[in-house]
Amino acid sequence: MEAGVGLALQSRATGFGSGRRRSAMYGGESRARAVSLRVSDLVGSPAAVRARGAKPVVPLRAKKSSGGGHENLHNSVDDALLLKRKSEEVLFQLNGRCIYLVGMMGSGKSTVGKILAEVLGYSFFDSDKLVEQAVGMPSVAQIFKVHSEAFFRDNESSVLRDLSSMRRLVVATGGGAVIRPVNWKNMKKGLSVWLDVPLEALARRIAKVGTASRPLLDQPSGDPYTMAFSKLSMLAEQRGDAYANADVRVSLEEIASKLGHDDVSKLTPIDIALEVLKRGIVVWVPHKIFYFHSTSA
Ligand SMILES: Nc1ncnc2c1ncn2[C@@H]1O[C@H](COP(=O)(O)OP(=O)(O)OP(=O)(O)O)[C@@H](O)[C@H]1O
Ligand SMILES: O=C(O)C1=C[C@@H](O)[C@@H](O)[C@H](O)C1
Repeated sequence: MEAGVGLALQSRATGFGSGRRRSAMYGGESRARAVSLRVSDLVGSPAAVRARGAKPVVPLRAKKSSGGGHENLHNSVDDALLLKRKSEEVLFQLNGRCIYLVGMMGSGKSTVGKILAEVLGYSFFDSDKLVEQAVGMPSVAQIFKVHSEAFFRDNESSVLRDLSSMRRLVVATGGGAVIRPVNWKNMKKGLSVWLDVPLEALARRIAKVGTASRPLLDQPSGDPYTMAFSKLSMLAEQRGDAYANADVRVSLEEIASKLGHDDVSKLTPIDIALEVLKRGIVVWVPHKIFYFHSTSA
């Protein structure tokens, strides 16, 4: 039986991070190896946000006309209703299949993913958090430091493989998940969506929250914006078209221009979630219907 499939049947008692499991992964092992997720590991874990019945992750308020520093988090009731209506259309098309959000660090995969999960009645998972739990370490940064990037990537692939056998999930993938073809093989079982955000906006967001949790961007010194921008540019170059493998590209520049904004920072996470749903309906469905029919024969 596939590891992921067996999960739902296992008791919650054998939680993630149990001492036994951790020692099996670490204790005395000379060679680091990837571990498998079980559903029982996920249910109720902090990495999982049960969408149904959860508190709204983004406040829905009347749109402000101007001023304030946080108006970009507010959306109108109309937007909320539109989000709900579009999510119903997508739900029908998805038929339980998962959504995978890909994009560079800071592109909003978690923020937008939680909104999508909430409106779709899906569960939200952050694959970075699941790797931390699988490995039994508190942060990706520490996994990179104690083990290596390759060890992290092996576990990331293993997490994505396990998630791909489940249904009704929105997954915020790690920024580098796109570099391994095997991850695409698994993500292509659902709808993959690339949040394409200009590097300047990414660097601004990351500089604001700091780089400590993002080992590939962490720098001991220098101006945080400049350092983040230069590292992100390098990664974007290395990754080339890897993100473009996604079924759907959601470009913040395009949304901003459609909505008449001169800057992507004016977009709310709800604007972006709405675009994901709209494009998910239009772009993905005909292709996937063909894909699923042709591979299920
Ligand atoms: N539309 C938005 N406008 C402004 N800030 C945003 C927006 N979306 C996300 N952010 C902020 O950007 C930062 C990164 O967002 P988030 O954690 O959702 O990205 P991510 O793609 O999941 O990142 P990572 O892959 O590095 O974990 C957070 O501080 C978040 O609050
Ligand atoms: O872009 C990347 O390579 C990464 C992104 C983060 O989400 C983490 O997965 C990790 O820090 C690596």
